Amino acid sequence: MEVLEATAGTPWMAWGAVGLAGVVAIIVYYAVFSVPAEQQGKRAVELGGGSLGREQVADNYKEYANFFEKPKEIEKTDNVPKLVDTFYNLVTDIYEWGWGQSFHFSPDVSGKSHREATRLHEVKVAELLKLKPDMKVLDAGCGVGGPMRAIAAHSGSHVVGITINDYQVARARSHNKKAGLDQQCEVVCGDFLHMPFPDNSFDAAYSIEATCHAPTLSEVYAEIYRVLKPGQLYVTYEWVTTPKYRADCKEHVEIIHGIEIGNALPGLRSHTQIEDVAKEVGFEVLQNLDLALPPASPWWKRLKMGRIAWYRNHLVIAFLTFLGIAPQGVVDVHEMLFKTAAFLTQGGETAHLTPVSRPAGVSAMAGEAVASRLAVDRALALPENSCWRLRRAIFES
Ligand SMILES: C=C(CC[C@@H](C)[C@H]1CC[C@H]2C3=CC[C@H]4[C@H](C)[C@@H](O)CC[C@]4(C)[C@H]3CC[C@]12C)C(C)C
Ligand SMILES: C[S@@+](CC[C@H](N)C(=O)[O-])C[C@H]1O[C@@H](n2cnc3c(N)ncnc32)[C@H](O)[C@@H]1O
Repeated sequence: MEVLEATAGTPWMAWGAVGLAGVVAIIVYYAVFSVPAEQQGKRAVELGGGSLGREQVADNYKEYANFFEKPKEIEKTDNVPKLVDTFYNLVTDIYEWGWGQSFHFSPDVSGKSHREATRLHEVKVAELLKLKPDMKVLDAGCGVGGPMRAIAAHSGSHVVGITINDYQVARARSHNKKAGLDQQCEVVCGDFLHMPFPDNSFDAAYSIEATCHAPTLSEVYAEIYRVLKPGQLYVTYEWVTTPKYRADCKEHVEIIHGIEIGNALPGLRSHTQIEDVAKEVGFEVLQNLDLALPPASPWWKRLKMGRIAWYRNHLVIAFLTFLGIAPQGVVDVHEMLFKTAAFLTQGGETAHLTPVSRPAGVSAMAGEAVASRLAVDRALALPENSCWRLRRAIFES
């Protein structure tokens, strides 16, 4: 009797095992080979080290991490562009794979996908700059060009992007071509602290979550000011700490430090510093908005929702490294990003739990401009995701 039952069960067990193996194979295939529509970027099997050779990834990661072990290194401003270049060799593929072609945050928009919310955030720049088809626009720190393509397509303007990382230049050019926007979008490899463009050569300029990498903000703002025509507009999305950040609070310092390490930041600035520097180099501040303030949904929501996917990604990368498909060192880079995602979420959530906002203050500025400071003060906010609209002064010295 027992023998009969065992033999009768065997085919079912065999079919079950085959079914299970099939499901596992589909999951592995999906995780390793497919490109989610959201991202339209890299596949896991293509993850590499940017312009670095496979064998250089692990050493470059160690070098990168060492910078933050020795605080004096990061303070040497000359070292920073090289550090940022190394960082983007290490993370560009992972960003494209796990986030898409736009390397920035945006407020979550109810009823819209991440991709749509990202586009809205980018198109907002075109609108703030009042872009028109005949205008030449600078994108300072353009990444692989997600924002550039959205802005060029929306406005019809000609966008010139600059990035310090030559791997990103190649990726951006290839994406531009595929999107049929290579006539409208140009990409240059260079340092935004010393741009290879003549004075007064752009009708508008923007930077999206990029100038936070500059060792000194005044240098990059002054350089953007130099290449912008007098009276023209510059919009920047900045990462800054809010008024509630306390340098004497251990928890705050740890969060900010975690954010700096995982994002190649030479030191986050406060929102007041940004305004002071902008004015110092000659801009009139037209508008300053904290884009994380309610009713906007939190910018870190996407990071938080993605947590399970990031764990899955970690397993996929570990598996591919074990097989020798992904270079050694990619696992460490991914782990660093994983940790920074936690710090970013923590910073955002702390602020979210105790929201207090101050009403808008409006003050008259020199010349014809009126600076409207719209509610910049949130409760605990670390960091703030803000938008600044600046105008190059019309009066030259
Ligand atoms: C402006 C900057 C970059 C902002 C964001 C685009 C990136 C900040 C943190 C990044 C990520 C964190 C977790 C990664 C995850 C573990 C991985 O599996 C998939 C990619 C991540 C989601 C990655 C994507 C980009 C970020 C959100 C800085 C540099 C000034
Ligand atoms: C977080 S990414 C943002 C990219 C792009 N703005 C976007 O939103 O997709 C920051 C960008 O700034 C660029 N960057 C940082 N420091 C730079 C420098 N000194 N010169 C030129 N580009 C720089 C990086 O190479 C990267 O492309």
